[in-house]
Amino acid sequence: MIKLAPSILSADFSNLYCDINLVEQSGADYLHIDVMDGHFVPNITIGPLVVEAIRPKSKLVFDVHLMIENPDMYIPQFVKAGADIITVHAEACKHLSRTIQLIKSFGIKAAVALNPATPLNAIEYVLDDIDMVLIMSVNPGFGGQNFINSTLPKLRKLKEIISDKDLKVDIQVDGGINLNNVKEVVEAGANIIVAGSAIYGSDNIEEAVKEFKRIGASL
Ligand SMILES: O=C(CO)[C@@H](O)[C@H](O)COP(=O)(O)O
Ligand SMILES: [Fe+2]
Repeated sequence: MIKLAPSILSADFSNLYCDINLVEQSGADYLHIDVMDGHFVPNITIGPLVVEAIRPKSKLVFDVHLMIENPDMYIPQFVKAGADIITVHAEACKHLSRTIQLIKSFGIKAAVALNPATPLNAIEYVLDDIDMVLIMSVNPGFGGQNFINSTLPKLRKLKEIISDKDLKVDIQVDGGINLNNVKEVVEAGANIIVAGSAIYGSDNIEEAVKEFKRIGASL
């Protein structure tokens, strides 16, 4: 079953509760929350206080994508704020295995993200320990960028590695996914789709969520 994770990076921040509620009522599975620190990526977004404020307003799985340096310092705060899944970037972790252990010590799911230019072997020795791999299909930092096509062979390869090892690791893809290319992304191996501008930039947010879900269910 394909899961949909709308990214609130493209939501209307002055109307955040309504925008979250809209995707939840339309059938979204996760809420993708992009955390940026202005160091790892050239943008600053949401912190733990916002996550804590929206937590009681939604039953969606809170999927927190940390695009920050030194994530170990902030992981406890995001857990306390209500994260269900925390994703860290392999490129931002000095001791990736230790960071994964830290996330899992709180009893939540741990995931590792790879930038478009980072090879899959960056996660080779932690694959058995994580719940999800996030393959970035744009360079992180902003919504509304174009999908990078070299993501597709990377996804196929990852899917093959996970199947060969008989692991239960989700494959999430993030960046530039829309109703025209989602089929290709799923067919290449993704089972969790992040979409920001294709949902929140659409004229009809509810219909966009439903259409993503319809396409996912048809594959
Ligand atoms: O992590 C990021 C960007 O760094 C994403 O989660 C974006 O929010 C996706 O936005 P679209 O590319 O779908 O507009
Ligand atoms: Fe993201």
